[in-house]
Amino acid sequence: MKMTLRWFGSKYDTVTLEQIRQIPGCVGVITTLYDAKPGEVWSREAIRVMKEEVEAAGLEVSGIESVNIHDDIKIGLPTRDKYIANYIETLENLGKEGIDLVCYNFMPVFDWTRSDLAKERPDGSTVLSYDQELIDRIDPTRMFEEMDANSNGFPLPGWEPERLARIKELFEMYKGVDEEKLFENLIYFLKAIMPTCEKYGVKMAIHMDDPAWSVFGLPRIINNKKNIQRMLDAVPVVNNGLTLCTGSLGSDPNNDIPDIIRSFKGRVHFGHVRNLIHYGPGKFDEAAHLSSDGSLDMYEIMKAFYDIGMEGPIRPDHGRMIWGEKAMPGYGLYDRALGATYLNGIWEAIDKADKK
Ligand SMILES: O=C(O)[C@@H](O)[C@@H](O)[C@H](O)[C@H](O)CO
Ligand SMILES: [Fe+2]
Repeated sequence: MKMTLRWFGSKYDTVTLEQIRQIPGCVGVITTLYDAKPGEVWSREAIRVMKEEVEAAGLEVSGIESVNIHDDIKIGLPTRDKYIANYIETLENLGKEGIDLVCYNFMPVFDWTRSDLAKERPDGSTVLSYDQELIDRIDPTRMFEEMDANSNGFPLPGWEPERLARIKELFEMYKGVDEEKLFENLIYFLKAIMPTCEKYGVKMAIHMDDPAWSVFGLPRIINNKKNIQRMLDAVPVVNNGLTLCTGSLGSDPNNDIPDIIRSFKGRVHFGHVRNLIHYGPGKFDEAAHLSSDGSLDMYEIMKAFYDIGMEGPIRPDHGRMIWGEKAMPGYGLYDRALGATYLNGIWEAIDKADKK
């Protein structure tokens, strides 16, 4: 396991590489070209500049999150082949620069969805939270404005304003795309890119759908053990793997996360580890990473990663906003640093107990 932190680049992040470097045990960042639009080719030059900046700070680029997928690929339009060719070029350029992990998601229209980006918890910290009842009252085409108004002025990952300005049109375009169709389109994409991934040693790691059920009638296909298994079996290549996100899978209490991690040994390339607290069906708050602050057992989760011999990066996922920090919701320094330290502590304890 390699402990890492997500970083959006010096132009966009309130957290600096120097700060990340001082988190004990943190060896790298998971980063991106935050201003690249879905469908664009990432030039080798831009990737190299990003890499050099990270390395100059004494860290490594442990992976990319995300190279986003153009909607035409998810919808399955004839133009998808052009965007897949661009994606392949980006993968080649990443591979040539020695970057071997790409996180992405295959959710229609919205990346993750929340009903509140700054819900106050009893200790005064604020967290992202989800309440299906509140979501049901929101007009999906106004969702972007709702999120944008609450993002502390930061552009939110996966919520590209240009794309979401066309949101009504996007919903129209996804009309014929049910779960089967979306699944087929994912497999079409994966089959097209896998030869390049194998050639350059790039591991693709699909992020779990968040939340793990259909929102606004949009299909969900990466949300439980059965569906994930189906996707891995359809393209049975090691480079076709997972970003095991505990907070996303854990939004549905029926998902047994340690069991899912163990079942997909060898295909889990990246871990997002965070905790949340369930209040009832379709209702949860994000919590501190500590097990007792939420509903997930973080020891059992880290033990499962340990038992599968996890070698890839793990990062604390969304942190709470604490100590007066102003940052992109979920992506401040303080609580994620606490999370990383806590997860490192669990790992050390598991490792020492194992070696006794
Ligand atoms: O919730 C988050 O902030 C992330 O885990 C996702 O946005 C994730 O980066 C994407 O789904 C991966 O493409
Ligand atoms: Fe995640």
